[in-house]
Amino acid sequence: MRIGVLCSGGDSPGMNAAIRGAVLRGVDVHGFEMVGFMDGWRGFHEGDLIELDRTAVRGLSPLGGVVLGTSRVPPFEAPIGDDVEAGLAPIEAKMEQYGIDAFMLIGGNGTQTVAQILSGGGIPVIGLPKTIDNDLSGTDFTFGFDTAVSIAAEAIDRLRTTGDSHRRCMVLEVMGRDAGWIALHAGMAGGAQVSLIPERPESIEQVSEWVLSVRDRGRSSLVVVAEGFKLKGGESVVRDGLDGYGRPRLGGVAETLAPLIEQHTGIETRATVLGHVQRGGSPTAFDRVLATRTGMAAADAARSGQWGTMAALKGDRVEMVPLEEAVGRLKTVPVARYEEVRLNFG
Ligand SMILES: Nc1ncnc2c1ncn2[C@@H]1O[C@H](COP(=O)(O)OP(=O)(O)O)[C@@H](O)[C@H]1O
Ligand SMILES: O=P(O)(O)OC[C@H]1O[C@](O)(COP(=O)(O)O)[C@@H](O)[C@@H]1O
Ligand SMILES: [Mg+2]
Repeated sequence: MRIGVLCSGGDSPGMNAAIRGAVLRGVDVHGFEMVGFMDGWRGFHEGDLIELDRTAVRGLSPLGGVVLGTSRVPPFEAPIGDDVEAGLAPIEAKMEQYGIDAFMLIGGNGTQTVAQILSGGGIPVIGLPKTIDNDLSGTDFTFGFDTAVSIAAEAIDRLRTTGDSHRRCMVLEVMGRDAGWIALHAGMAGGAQVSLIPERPESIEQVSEWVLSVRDRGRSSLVVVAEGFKLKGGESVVRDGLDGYGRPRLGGVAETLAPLIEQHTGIETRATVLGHVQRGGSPTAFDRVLATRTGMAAADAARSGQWGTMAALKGDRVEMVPLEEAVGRLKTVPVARYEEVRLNFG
């Protein structure tokens, strides 16, 4: 069997380790041939691919980014309509040209949606979940999330010392799209006084009240805000331009929030947007292990013909779950997880 591996969506620390795990198990143990398409679907469309063998994945586990590259280049020329067979014909033709029997798709909710479309059309595919946002259903955690949270928590630690020195309120914006996982976990790890998430709008009056209560007991506030957070009655803050898939880019809410907090509290406030630093650099040991296990499980699933599934973390086990479990709905922060930290805001 010859398997094509490709990555799509934003990069996520651990993608290299996942490729390594899949190749070590797939090529060396199961005797597959494996190839990697460069820059996601771009490489597939343009025939830009490399052979993946033990040498190709040497030393990859600690490496950030992804050696194959990743992109948001669409897989299909046009949205797949009712005639799925016709829509997938160009992909099947290319698979034949490259001698590919199956895919391993490394990506988040968007990528796994594509995996499900391919699988629904009879193309053998296995999903490997990645995203720093941790917003993918069907799995407890995605690799990349732990690294992003660790980086954000370190940023909180550093902002706190400068914030304390100037008696300022520091606002840190983290990523996560429409899910508040990074903000929630980094806020808990760093002891933020307020963590604001997209799932739960708050009013500026409420946020300011928390910041003032922190000042009243002699401390400076650290407010962590997820990029998708909306003030009550407001909209998400978006940047100019669209992403590679034509969606508005989130970001900048900290810069909107900081002057409002300053206005309402009279406390000098500064905004920091952490941005892509969260996705950069070496994965944590946790993410390396999760990613490697994900890759190995995907190769085993290919061996046993479990197509149309995704290698998901369930408790301490990596199990194959149907792609339907992963797509269709975002895994957002449950109300109870937010409420338990909100009790101590301020
Ligand atoms: N419903 C869809 N139909 C076709 N292509 C899709 C669909 N959803 C996502 N994609 C493709 O998959 C890519 C990856 O999805 P995206 O949401 O950007 O990242 P992730 O997989 O990390 O969530 C998109 O940029 C787009 O090219
Ligand atoms: O790299 P870009 O295009 O700026 O994308 C930024 C987005 O990618 C992410 O880092 C990861 O999102 P995906 O996993 O869905 O690709 C989001 O948190 C963020 O909104
Ligand atoms: Mg996503």
